[in-house]
Amino acid sequence: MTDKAFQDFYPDEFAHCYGCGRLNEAGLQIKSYWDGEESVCRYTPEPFFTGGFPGYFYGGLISSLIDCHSAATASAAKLRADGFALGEKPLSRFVTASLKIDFLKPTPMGKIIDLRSRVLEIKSRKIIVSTTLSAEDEIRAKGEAIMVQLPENR
Ligand SMILES: CCCCCCCCCCCC(=O)SCCNC(=O)CCNC(=O)[C@H](O)C(C)(C)COP(=O)(O)OP(=O)(O)OC[C@H]1O[C@@H](n2cnc3c(N)ncnc32)[C@H](O)[C@@H]1OP(=O)(O)O
Repeated sequence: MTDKAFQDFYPDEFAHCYGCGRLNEAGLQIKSYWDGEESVCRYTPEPFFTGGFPGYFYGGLISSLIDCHSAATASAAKLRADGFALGEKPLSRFVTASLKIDFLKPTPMGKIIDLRSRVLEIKSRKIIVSTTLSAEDEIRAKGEAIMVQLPENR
């Protein structure tokens, strides 16, 4: 067992992403964890991430959170499917081939954002991840991401 996040196990060369890289000091540095079959990530928007009108969260950042949490979930799911626990070997890096976002309701600022992902399919290097983004116990956005594992030699 570990209380470290998925992103803490990215190899250094893959740890500079604006959304999820632990080595990017100006980045969001999101953290994702298993909660049974789901993965979870909690994040509170900085006040300057305002969207189209005051009091609501910027949709581009909503997409980024879903994207990066999905990528981390794919990496952790691949490790688990291969029979390893977090920390037993470095995570493989998955990149986004496709990302579809549905914005269902406005997302308020100043509230904890709760992201939850499930793996829909694992097929060789491709993993499909479904994610909900909630605030104040209501789903505000949904995403479906197709993540592809980078070949080891890239
Ligand atoms: C050391 C430093 C390294 C550095 C490398 C760093 C790369 C940039 C990473 C930046 C991190 C991000 O910001 S990620 C967000 C931005 N994303 C990117 O920049 C990724 C750019 N795209 C790519 O590099 C490439 O297109 C890949 C790796 C995603 C896929 O190319 P590939 O490796 O040739 O894979 P390919 O065989 O074509 O596809 C594998 C499976 O995925 C499916 N697939 C592929 N693309 C799609 C798609 N758009 N929509 C649906 N499905 C797709 C295929 O049908 C296939 O499924 P099946 O037939 O098997 O069922």
